[in-house]
Amino acid sequence: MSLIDISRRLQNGMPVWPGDTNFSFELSWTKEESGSVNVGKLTLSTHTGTHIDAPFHFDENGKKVIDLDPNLYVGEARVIELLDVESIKKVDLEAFSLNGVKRLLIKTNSWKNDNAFPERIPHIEKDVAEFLKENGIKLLGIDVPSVDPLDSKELVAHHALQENGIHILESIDLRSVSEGDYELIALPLPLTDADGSPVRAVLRKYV
Ligand SMILES: Nc1ccccc1C(=O)C[C@H](N)C(=O)O
Ligand SMILES: [Zn+2]
Ligand SMILES: [Zn+2]
Repeated sequence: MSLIDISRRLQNGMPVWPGDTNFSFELSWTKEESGSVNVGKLTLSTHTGTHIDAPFHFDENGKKVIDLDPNLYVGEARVIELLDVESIKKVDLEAFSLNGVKRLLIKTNSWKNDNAFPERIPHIEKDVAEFLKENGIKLLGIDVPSVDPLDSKELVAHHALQENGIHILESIDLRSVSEGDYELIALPLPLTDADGSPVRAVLRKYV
């Protein structure tokens, strides 16, 4: 089965978290200059486009990207739809059967404009983390740039998820994906000290 790309494009001018480093790709050597090759140079925030958060992002003593088990980011995942909701609550998730689901990807379709950072996003309510843990979920993916409100300083959902052993995948693009079970591949880079990492996230439909 072919892969469905659920990653956001990394390109100059792409939307980033307000105030964060802009994404930039440029050639530091052109083929003409070097006589042999083009060589690119990247400048980007660790939270650019589709990415994972390491606990060190919001916890001084939290794990860094290199400490995260790659198995979290490869394997069975269920996609569910909660379209255009204000927030995501335990009661919303209780409507779905999540038995045996290790990775849950929530499609809200609330980020509609690729060219602009969203002004409001649905956030994860505090009661969700414990419910996900009870269901055995280890990874939560969402199609918006944060699991907390954009202006949150306390990052209640980030901390609650971490306390319940649930890892975070943000800004996936599920617009072309329907509800169901897939194989997810969304491996972070082997960044030794980082608080997050961009990922190329893809799904493969089970047949
Ligand atoms: N890039 C940032 C710059 C400054 C302040 C927050 C961010 C974030 O990305 C936070 C977001 N809650 C996140 O989990 O990725
Ligand atoms: Zn992030
Ligand atoms: Zn986050």
